[in-house]
Amino acid sequence: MVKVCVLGASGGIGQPLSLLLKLSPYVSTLALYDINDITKGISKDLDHINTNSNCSGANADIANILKDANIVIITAGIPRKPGMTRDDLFKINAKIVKNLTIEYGKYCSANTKLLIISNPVNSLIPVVCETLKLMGKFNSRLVMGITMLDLIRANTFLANLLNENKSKKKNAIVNSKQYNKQLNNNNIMVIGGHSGTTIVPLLINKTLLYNEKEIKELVHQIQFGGDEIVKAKNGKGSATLSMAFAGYFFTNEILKTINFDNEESIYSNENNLPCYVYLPDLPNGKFLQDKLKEITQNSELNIEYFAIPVKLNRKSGDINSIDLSCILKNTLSPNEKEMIKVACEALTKDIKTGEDYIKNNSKL
Ligand SMILES: NC(=O)c1ccc[n+]([C@@H]2O[C@H](COP(=O)([O-])OP(=O)(O)OC[C@H]3O[C@@H](n4cnc5c(N)ncnc54)[C@H](O)[C@@H]3O)[C@@H](O)[C@H]2O)c1
Ligand SMILES: O=C(O)C[C@H](O)C(=O)O
Repeated sequence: MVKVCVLGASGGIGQPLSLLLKLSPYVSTLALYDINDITKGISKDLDHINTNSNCSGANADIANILKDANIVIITAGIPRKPGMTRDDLFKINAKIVKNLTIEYGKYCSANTKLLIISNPVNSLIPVVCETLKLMGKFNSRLVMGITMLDLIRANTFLANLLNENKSKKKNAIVNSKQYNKQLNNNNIMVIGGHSGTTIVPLLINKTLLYNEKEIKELVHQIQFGGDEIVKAKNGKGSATLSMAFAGYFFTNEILKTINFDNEESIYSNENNLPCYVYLPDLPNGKFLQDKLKEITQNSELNIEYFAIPVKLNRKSGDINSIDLSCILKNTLSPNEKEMIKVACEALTKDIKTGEDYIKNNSKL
């Protein structure tokens, strides 16, 4: 029996995410919460789908929604409009996410995973972690900021570019096959954070692209993919459908680990998935913090949160450890080192914004 809760379920992301979760064979109970009074209707609508899970939902009694949850996903919060940065969402979304985190802390068990989609991820995960620390409920193995959309975009854009080059017979790649868009951590990984230049794409397979200009354009497309959608939606929201897919994909990987007893269900995907996590307590976390000091040549740097692939525990779905192979086994190019430096400078400020918010709003 696996129960998944979506908080913010009636929104642009919440609805398609809930639909995808209703289709997952690993979910037995889907519980939806949103302040919008359509939530009960949305859950009834989903509950008519003849997959083997049950769906319920409400805009009240969050205690009952959260009871016995294995995974809680927060998508509640306002999205961007053109001209806004993700940081402009902080004031409103920090309050929403802090309050929902308090409910999670009150009503969830000591091993319920908490996945945060709401923006700005870079600052809101510190809000969540600091809130849970105040409640005495913090476990860094359970809290994951969802940066999965960056990796989904990276794989899509890289495959598009390689296929385009192949049709133009550009580059040294001699391969008759179309490049497919499936995740492949041996080709590209995205680390750092989730906004603009904190998004750091690393080209792991350095033989795929040789042209520096092309690499720069690809990096820019990945870093500012969100802005492209915000602009195209013209004031009516940001990415919702691709985010719902990314959130579902990530959640489903955790669900597969929880269902590890079912041999067939496990690890169709052997990749370790990135998310934005609190480093100091996690195995390899301190090592990564030191590595970031070395890469940025800044011995004073103290980065406590970073997006990096994690290895999940194959029984509980908790984070087991951080997978550093994309940094250790991959020779970072001078440009990649510079991107990490720029990202760490911005992340330092973003993390402080989240931590300061809880210092100044410590009432639970
Ligand atoms: N992590 C990522 O990669 C990523 C990608 C896309 C969007 N986002 C972020 O996700 C968030 C949601 O985006 P959206 O497009 O779904 O927005 P939306 O406005 O369509 O939906 C947000 C939902 O949250 C609900 N809500 C507000 N306050 C609430 C509360 N206190 N409790 C429960 N529900 C509450 C609203 O009623 C609404 O239904 C935004 O902050 C957006 O920036 C993150
Ligand atoms: O760009 C946004 O504001 C939404 C999201 O973070 C995205 O990357 O699409």
